Formats: sequence, structure tokens, C-alpha cells
Amino acid sequence: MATMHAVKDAVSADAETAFAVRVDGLDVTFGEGETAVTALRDVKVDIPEGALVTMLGPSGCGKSTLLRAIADLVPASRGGIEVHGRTPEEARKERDFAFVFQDATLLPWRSAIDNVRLPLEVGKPGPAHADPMELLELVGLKGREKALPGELSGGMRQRVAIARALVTRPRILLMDEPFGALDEITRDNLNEELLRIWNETGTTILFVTHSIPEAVFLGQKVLLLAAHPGRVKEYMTVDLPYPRQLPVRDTVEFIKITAHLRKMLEEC
Ligand SMILES: Nc1ncnc2c1ncn2[C@@H]1O[C@H](COP(=O)(O)OP(=O)(O)OP(=O)(O)O)[C@@H](O)[C@H]1O
Repeated sequence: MATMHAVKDAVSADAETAFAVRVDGLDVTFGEGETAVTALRDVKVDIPEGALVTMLGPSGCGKSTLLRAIADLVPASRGGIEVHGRTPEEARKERDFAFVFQDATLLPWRSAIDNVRLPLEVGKPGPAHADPMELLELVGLKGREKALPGELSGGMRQRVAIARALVTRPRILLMDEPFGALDEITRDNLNEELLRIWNETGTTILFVTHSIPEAVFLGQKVLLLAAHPGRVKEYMTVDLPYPRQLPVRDTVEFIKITAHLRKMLEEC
């Protein structure tokens, strides 16, 4: 896709890059007084339009909080967030982004296709939406549209959740450990699938994971947060060409990057 390649090339050319998300001097504090928890302190990060950025960091460093602040689910205590030049609240109302969680949270009594349709039935209808059937095909579930969630594997349910997130044609996908509960083989498959979906849709993706290899395999950039308080430790570009296939993980370049991140994580 010509557009996607242009976006990918633009990631390193900051002067010309359009940003999907700009976070500037963000603090998020929960509670008050002695019991207050500073989840994020002075976080500054830009997510280029169309980029796939993965986020790593020790438990409690504020990865979910950052995603949730971008999604207007927790308020900023200080600093600002712009989502396509708007506030998170405005972006939420315009359905600019969609969330995918670790648990697919499908309605068990609705078929796969009816789960994908769900966002179109609640809230404000968007100006344009994707065809639920085409989305199920995009995520590799053609022929399973009538299946109930209980008849699908964990990986298939997560595919439905991804299709459901894409149905309103969000420009940004916020993914919080979406494959964390899956077995390794399923996770590997979904990693390759996600790269294909990203390439076909051009959606900006911000993806939280605890897995260093997953972060490096998927990410154009890896955002590493340190803990207590949560802050940016490193924001690095992964210099591995796309399309990426799983064997890239056995290359010297890949192993060097994961070793570097592991060392950085140990210091967090
Ligand atoms: N609603 C809340 N109220 C109070 N404290 C919270 C709330 N949400 C998060 N925190 C605290 O903020 C800090 C960051 O939490 P967060 O869930 O963002 O971390 P994380 O990096 O996503 O963790 P994990 O990798 O374990 O999922 C933690 O200390 C957590 O206890």
C-alpha cells in the first residue's frame, strides 16, 4: 500500500510527520494527600499518524493509565493530550479511537457477526462504518460469523474483538495486552495477522505488552516506561524492515534489540 509506505518512511522524518497522538508533560495522579499515587510523571511522547507503537515497562509503570488517559477514561492531572489535534473527550465523541483489552469481552448470547455489529447499535452512529462481514474476513474468521463466542477458541474470540474495534473505522486502535492470555502459537499467529491488518487498514496502533519479543516484532517504535513514578525511559525506533515474518526473531539484529531492551527494563 503506497500510503502506508509513505507513513512508514515519514516516521523518521520528524519535520514532515503528522501526529495521531501528542502527549506533553502529562502527569496522572490517583487520590490525594498521603495516599496519592503518581501513575505518570511528565510524560512526553508523540505517536506518528499510521504508526505501530508498542509499549513496554515493569508492572505498575503506568502503561494502561497512559492508554486510558488518551482514551479519555482517566483525566490528566497536569499537561495535555491531543488526539488528532483535539482533546481526548472530543476524539472519543468522534469515535476517533477504539480499545481492545486482554479479555475479548464478547456478549456470549450474540454471534460473532452480531458482536462485531454491536458498536454500530450503541452510541452515536459514525459517518461511515466498515462492513462487519468484511471485517470478519479481514481477521480470518470467514465462515464463522454465526458462531457464538462459546464455540470459538480464545484466539478466535480476540479476532472478533479486533473486528468489533475496527467496525467504526477508528483512526487509532488502543490495545492493552490483547494477546497476553493466549498460548504462544496463537499469539505468534495473531502477531503476524495484526501486522497484516495494520498494513491493510493504515490504522495507528498503540499496543501494550509485557513481552519484549512481541514489542520488537510488532513495533515500528517501542516506548519503554520506567516505574515509580511512571515516566518515559526510552522511545526507540525498531530498525527492522516490514513486512516482518516470525523468523526475523532469530536474526542477530532482532536479538540485539531485545537484549538492549531487556537491559533497559532491568534498570527501570
Ligand atoms: N483507578 C486507580 N486508582 C488508584 N490507583 C490506580 C488506578 N489505576 C491505576 N492506579 C495505579 O497507578 C499505577 C499505574 O498502574 P497501571 O495499571 O497503569 O500500570 P501498568 O504499567 O499498566 O501495570 P501492569 O503492567 O501490571 O498492567 C499503579 O501504581 C496502580 O496501582
